[in-house]
Amino acid sequence: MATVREKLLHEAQPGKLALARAKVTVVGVGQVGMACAFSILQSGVADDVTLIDVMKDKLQGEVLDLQHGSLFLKTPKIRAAKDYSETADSKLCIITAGVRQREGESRLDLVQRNVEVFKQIVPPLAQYSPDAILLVVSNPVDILTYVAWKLSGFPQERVLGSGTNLDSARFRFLMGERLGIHPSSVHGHIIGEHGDSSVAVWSGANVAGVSLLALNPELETKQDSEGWAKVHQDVVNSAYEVIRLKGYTSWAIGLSVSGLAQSILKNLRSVHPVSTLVKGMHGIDQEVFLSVPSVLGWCGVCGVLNQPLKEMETQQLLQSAKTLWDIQSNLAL
Ligand SMILES: NC(=O)C1=CN([C@@H]2O[C@H](COP(=O)(O)OP(=O)(O)OC[C@H]3O[C@@H](n4cnc5c(N)ncnc54)[C@H](O)[C@@H]3O)[C@@H](O)[C@H]2O)C=CC1
Ligand SMILES: CC(=O)C(=O)O
Repeated sequence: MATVREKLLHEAQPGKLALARAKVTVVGVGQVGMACAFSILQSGVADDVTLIDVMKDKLQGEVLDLQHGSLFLKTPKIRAAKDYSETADSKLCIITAGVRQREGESRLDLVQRNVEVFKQIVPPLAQYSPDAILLVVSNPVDILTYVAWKLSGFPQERVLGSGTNLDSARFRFLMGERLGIHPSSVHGHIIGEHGDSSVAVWSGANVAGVSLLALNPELETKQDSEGWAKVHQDVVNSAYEVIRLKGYTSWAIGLSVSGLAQSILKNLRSVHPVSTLVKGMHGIDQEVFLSVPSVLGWCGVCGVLNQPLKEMETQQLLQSAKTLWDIQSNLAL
């Protein structure tokens, strides 16, 4: 007896399962994982979004809720993975699982707890999707990107951290507010550690190529009567402020990760400050991951820009590298 489906539809290739071409796995369905998943779904860049978490009911509930919105989305497969075999053949795996900061805690305070979480996550992800790109979001993101690189055995270009892509978005928003210009037209990069020791590259801050530093040579100094240096301080304080007010940060990181996913899955080769292995750059001789402007595409980090830095900026970067390396060398991996 033919089913309704069989009566309705003459399938060209009956029984043949189509393989996803742009499958994205998101590990962790907490505040950050769901904001990432939702932003990626809204962008329509993936044809399969698979979510996985140790909290099975929460996972099932989140996936059902998203599936009920399928009418308004362009992603044919949204699913909850019961185990890592269901994440197989992902093109991009985004790791958002782990603990987050409580009020007053720094990102670096989370390290050992989240290393233990990564030991459960990265090996099976790498086993089932050996050609995937791993994008780390959990904190402290730079150190956990190093951990994911070590645990996966993947080549360095296929393991990156969301890094200061978010800090740079905050920087551009805050400069834009002062100038009355949309952030997309205000350019500038925060590099280095995603966190307290990030570096603002004021020499590159511009609108339509007009350098802000040329307009105000005191921009980054204490002598500046307009207090532009406070913009970077506000970037550093952003997460602490949002966590104080609502308990966690989610929307901006979700949108920023979706931007990275689009650059990678569509091979856009657009430039983002993301956390990548920086050994050999700017005089850094430790195996650390820090954010520098990187070209993203199908290979993951397809290239890194040679960004000229001032002596003070280089010194700040070297100090961040040392801080991270001191922590990394004491990790039990
Ligand atoms: N890189 C960045 O710019 C940002 C990073 N974060 C970081 O993202 C991480 C997640 O934050 P939230 O989503 O707010 O936390 P959350 O507590 O809301 O969610 C964490 C999720 O991870 C899951 N999880 C824990 N262990 C797991 C395991 N072994 N396997 C699979 N899932 C597991 C939990 O069940 C939970 O659903 C934190 O480390 C936070 O600091 C947050 C915002 C921005
Ligand atoms: C929590 C965090 O890392 C952020 O929002 O920047």
